Amino acid sequence: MTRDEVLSLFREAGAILEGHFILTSGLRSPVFLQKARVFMYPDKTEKLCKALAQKIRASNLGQIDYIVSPALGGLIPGYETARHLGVPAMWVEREDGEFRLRRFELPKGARVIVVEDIVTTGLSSRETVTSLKALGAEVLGVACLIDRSGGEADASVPVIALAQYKVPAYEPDNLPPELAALPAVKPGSRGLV
Ligand SMILES: O=P(O)(O)OC[C@H]1O[C@H](OP(=O)(O)OP(=O)(O)O)[C@H](O)[C@@H]1O
Ligand SMILES: O=C(O)c1cc(=O)[nH]c(=O)[nH]1
Ligand SMILES: [Mg+2]
Repeated sequence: MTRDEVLSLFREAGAILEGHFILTSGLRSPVFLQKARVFMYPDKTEKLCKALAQKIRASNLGQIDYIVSPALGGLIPGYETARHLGVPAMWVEREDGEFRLRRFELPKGARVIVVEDIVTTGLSSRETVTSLKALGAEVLGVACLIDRSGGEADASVPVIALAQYKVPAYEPDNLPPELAALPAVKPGSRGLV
């Protein structure tokens, strides 16, 4: 699947929002990819995650035992990508602000791919990788549908992105005036759970 095909699916779903957004990293951006509007559609989600599964397989990372995703955004693409890889899917969720594998047992040495929806700075991916390594997992990489960083995000392990889509993001004290003029909204779940 090409980058344009991925972005067309997001566009068709009305998932590319414009305004003033507070990202999970604290950065501000005039564009927000509201992935939930894509994941409403099982056919679109299947196309994207089938292609992501193929890209993961083509990366030759060896045996994959589990997919693990960070809640909330990673849940649906994690499950659907795992379905195409033929492996089980688990998730980490926040407890006292930290990602934890609250509902599952992960065998020590399990070979894991983290599936994210969107990567911006890689912060959420790194937090997920850290929580899994602390349980003794071998984390082979992070796979995501869209990497907004242009390949610069640091996930602490290799990142496999179905599409790159470089979008500006600014420190809150260094906003362009046209962005500062708009009311800021925070669509993600960090800080809520
Ligand atoms: O690479 P990063 O800078 O960490 O940004 C990307 C993260 O931001 C979003 O999650 P968010 O915490 O907004 O909550 P959500 O998963 O509930 O949407 C998205 O799902 C990624 O997990
Ligand atoms: O960086 C983020 O928090 C983020 C950006 C984006 O476009 N979509 C999203 O769900 N989160
Ligand atoms: Mg998330």
